[in-house]
Amino acid sequence: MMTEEIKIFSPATVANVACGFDVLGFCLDTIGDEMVIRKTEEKGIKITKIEGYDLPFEAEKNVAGVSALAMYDALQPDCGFEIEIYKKIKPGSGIGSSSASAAGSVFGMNELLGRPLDKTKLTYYAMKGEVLASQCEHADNLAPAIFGGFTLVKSASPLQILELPTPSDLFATLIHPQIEIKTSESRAILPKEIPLSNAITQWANVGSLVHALHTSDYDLIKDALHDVVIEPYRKQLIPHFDAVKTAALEAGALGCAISGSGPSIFMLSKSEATAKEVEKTIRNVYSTTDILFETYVSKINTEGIRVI
Ligand SMILES: Nc1ncnc2c1ncn2[C@@H]1O[C@H](COP(=O)(O)OP(=O)(O)OP(=O)(O)O)[C@@H](O)[C@H]1O
Ligand SMILES: N[C@@H](CCO)C(=O)O
Repeated sequence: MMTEEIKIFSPATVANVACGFDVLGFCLDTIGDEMVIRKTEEKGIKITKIEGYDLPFEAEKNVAGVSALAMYDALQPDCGFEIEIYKKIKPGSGIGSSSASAAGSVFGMNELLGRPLDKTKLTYYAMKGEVLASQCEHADNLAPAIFGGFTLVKSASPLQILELPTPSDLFATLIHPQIEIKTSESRAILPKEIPLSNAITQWANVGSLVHALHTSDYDLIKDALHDVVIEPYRKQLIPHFDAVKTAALEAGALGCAISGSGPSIFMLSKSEATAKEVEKTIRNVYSTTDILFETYVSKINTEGIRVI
């Protein structure tokens, strides 16, 4: 019996980054799932353990299993794999819970097989799992989970991912109200068409943010972190969104927007001290309500998913 196994940390991620719906994302450091991937003599993919949240064990119904099966069918290795999921990221959180699982299984299998695939190919197979959760193929959580740092999905088909630089003083603050918003549902409320004037503002912001990351221009990051296309629709799903945003900006955050499809809200700040001050302020907003919530401060994880 083979006993090869590895344990990995599969990070939470922030998709969209305000202006870059479905294309921009960044990787978090202090929040993520753990997974164990094990080679077996018996062929096929089995999910043998799930802790933390109630998720399906059938490989075809769990994003970790679906992405693993897609990669397995393509590579046809002469072994099988068992997957254990220690889920810390609540499903439907807006910080890439499904992506962490989809990325984790393919990353772990690739390590155990001697790394036959590059990161873009891993993202490609992980996308097959992500479809199960959100009912569409997008890689804006998967790319930062697998590559680390900030990423831009230049094209989903054929898949092309650009790695963007991470200014060293940038820190993220997050608030996660403990309500569930399914990605599929928060996509369904979006308009199919947008006014040209909003499109112009939005693509100017995406270009500016990418330039600002390359030049570590924090003032330009602040100018670019706006979302005139998606936020007006989705913020209605998130209690006290406007109050959190106002408080975060007053406390010194460079910007504040919905993380992925919500309900989590993220802020970026220049320095860990400011990010912590922002955390204190937004906790005050939610403390006056009866909604349970968690907050986090994290540096940007430039390594991405890793063996632990
Ligand atoms: N391994 C898994 N981890 C998380 N969710 C899973 C998993 N397998 C299946 N799912 C299903 O996927 C859905 C959650 O995915 P969804 O994309 O809505 O949330 P999310 O990943 O937290 O959000 P976002 O992509 O906006 O950050 C739930 O219905 C959940 O049951
Ligand atoms: N870009 C996606 C991320 C959520 O998975 C969305 O906002 O719907």
